[in-house]
Amino acid sequence: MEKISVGVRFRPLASSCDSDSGRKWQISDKVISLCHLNTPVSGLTFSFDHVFDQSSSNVMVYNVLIKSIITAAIDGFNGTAFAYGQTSSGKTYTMNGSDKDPGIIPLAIKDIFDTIQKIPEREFLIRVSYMEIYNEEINDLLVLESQKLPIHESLERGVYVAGISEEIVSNAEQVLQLLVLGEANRHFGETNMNARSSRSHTIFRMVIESRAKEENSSKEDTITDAIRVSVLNLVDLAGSERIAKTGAEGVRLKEGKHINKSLMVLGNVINKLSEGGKLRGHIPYRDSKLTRILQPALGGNAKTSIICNVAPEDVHIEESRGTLQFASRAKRITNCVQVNEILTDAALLKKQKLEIEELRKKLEGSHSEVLEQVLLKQRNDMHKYELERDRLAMELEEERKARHDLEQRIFEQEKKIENLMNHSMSLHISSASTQFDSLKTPNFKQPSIDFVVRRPNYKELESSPIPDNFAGVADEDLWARLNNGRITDLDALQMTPSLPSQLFPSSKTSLDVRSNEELEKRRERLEEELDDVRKQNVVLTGQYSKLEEENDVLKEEKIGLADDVARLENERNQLKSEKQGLIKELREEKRKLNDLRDEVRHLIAAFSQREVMLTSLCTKSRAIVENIKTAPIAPPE
Ligand SMILES: Nc1ncnc2c1ncn2[C@@H]1O[C@H](COP(=O)(O)OP(=O)(O)OP(=O)(O)O)[C@@H](O)[C@H]1O
Repeated sequence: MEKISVGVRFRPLASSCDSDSGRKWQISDKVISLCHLNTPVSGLTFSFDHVFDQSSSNVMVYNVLIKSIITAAIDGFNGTAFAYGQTSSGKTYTMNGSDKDPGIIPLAIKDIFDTIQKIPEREFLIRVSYMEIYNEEINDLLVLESQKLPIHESLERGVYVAGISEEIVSNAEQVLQLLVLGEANRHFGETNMNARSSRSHTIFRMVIESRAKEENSSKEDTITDAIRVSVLNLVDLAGSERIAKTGAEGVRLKEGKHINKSLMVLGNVINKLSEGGKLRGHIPYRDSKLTRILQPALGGNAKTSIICNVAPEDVHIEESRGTLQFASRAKRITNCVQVNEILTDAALLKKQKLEIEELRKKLEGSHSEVLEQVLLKQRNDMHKYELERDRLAMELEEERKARHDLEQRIFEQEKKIENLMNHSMSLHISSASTQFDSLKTPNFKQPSIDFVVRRPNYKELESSPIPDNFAGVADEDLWARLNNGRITDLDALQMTPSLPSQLFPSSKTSLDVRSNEELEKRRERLEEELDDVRKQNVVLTGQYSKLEEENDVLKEEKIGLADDVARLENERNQLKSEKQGLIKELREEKRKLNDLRDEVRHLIAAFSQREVMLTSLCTKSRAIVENIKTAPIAPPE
């Protein structure tokens, strides 16, 4: 638990305002008092841990209130800093600053990048978003098209703005450029109180993710396996304003109403949170978008600093008093801050192991032997599953490799077959052309190299050597060669009708056919091999999916085990509280026993006194009796 840290900052007096009522705020160390003619007005004295007078710079405010939040954000803790105060009190000046006096946001940006430079053992990923809440609607300040964005809530992410753009950044200059872009898109307007008044609340957000670099992560260290994610919000609120004072009309009036309403809800939330635990009741976070987005910063998991800006002029005394009361309540709020770590599977397992070990230690000396045994069993099971999981992971990896090799082999075989086919085709073409050259019939038409005839109705001879996969498409030349040099029914070849059938006498033909047959055999062999490989592949695929299924089952079992551990933890806590109850009762009994002992002691003492009294009484009585006995009895007269 950690208190929200609150500081109050007075801006310099505006040159146009002179106080003549004799009232003014006086600052003495950490105490602020409203004085009238130098005498404190009763009930208007406030004290704070951090008070900044008119002469303080933004760097001073940053160093005292914000720097620690930035360092913590880099270490994985959520952080929020916001400026609160009436209009023209210096909120935007504090957050953004000027060229000479850079504000909280530029100082934080620079600090973040300077700091992560000094942590070489971790790698960082930083994302930036910038949004405004204008008239109760959320707009993206970095992407103008993204307007009126909704707020969603999920178990994993908590409350978040859906659809907001996030820029991944790697240096301070990049972020400062985004800041300038966002500033240009933000709603400002002129009012009676401020020539450049913020008409919206703005939230500049940096999400800082980090994890240990590979070479630094030790297998035994759970923390190094975890990814830390923290959200840093730097918020410039719009200022509350009295409509009568600002004289706002039209658009300004509408804006002013929205601003005041959301600030009122913020005030209500702060009021509720500042009340003690049981008095709190319902906290109205949901009554405004501002409080919904800032929920983690107000009583949640975040380190939070609030800078309450005050306008020192006499004319603003009422508003300043409101701001100081807000600050007094805010400083009572406590947040529950913890580092945000996302655990990888390995880290989760290690963490569970450690937790079980811790539970076991805690249970030592307790009467819960049964529980301890169960825990032991759980631990063994966990270990077993862990081993099984590792084994399966290894097997899976091997299968993957084997499958990959197989695919590679199939690919190579297919390539070989393709090459062979191409080679065989080119052989046929060249030998056919040689044959036809020797034929030299005057009517014979020279076939072109890629002359292909389709014969869908052609019935193949039983002895036809045309491979099946030619699918009825054959080069005429090839056909001639494959039919042992005979041309049969080749009317489609447009040869002279006088030569329906011709024997090719060339000895080269039989050689070619032989080589063709060899090629054919080789191709068939390769195809057989290919089939085998395919079959193997099917088997391996089956095994692979089975292993994956087993892996899924193990994962489920792991989740079940984690549930068991949580349940056991609950039981342990219950037992602990029962034990504490019993110890309390025992103490009570002991106290009663001691009381009784005291009473008995008193009674014994009283009895002894009585005994002494009685004994002396008895002695006296005896003496009297003895006296009476020994005394001479006077004869009656
Ligand atoms: N500490 C300071 N030093 C010098 N000038 C300041 C300081 N604080 C505020 N100012 C000046 O006072 C004026 C009002 O300040 P600013 O705009 O920051 O107020 P604001 O609270 O953001 O107002 P609004 O809510 O209307 O946006 C500006 O001109 C600003 O430059």
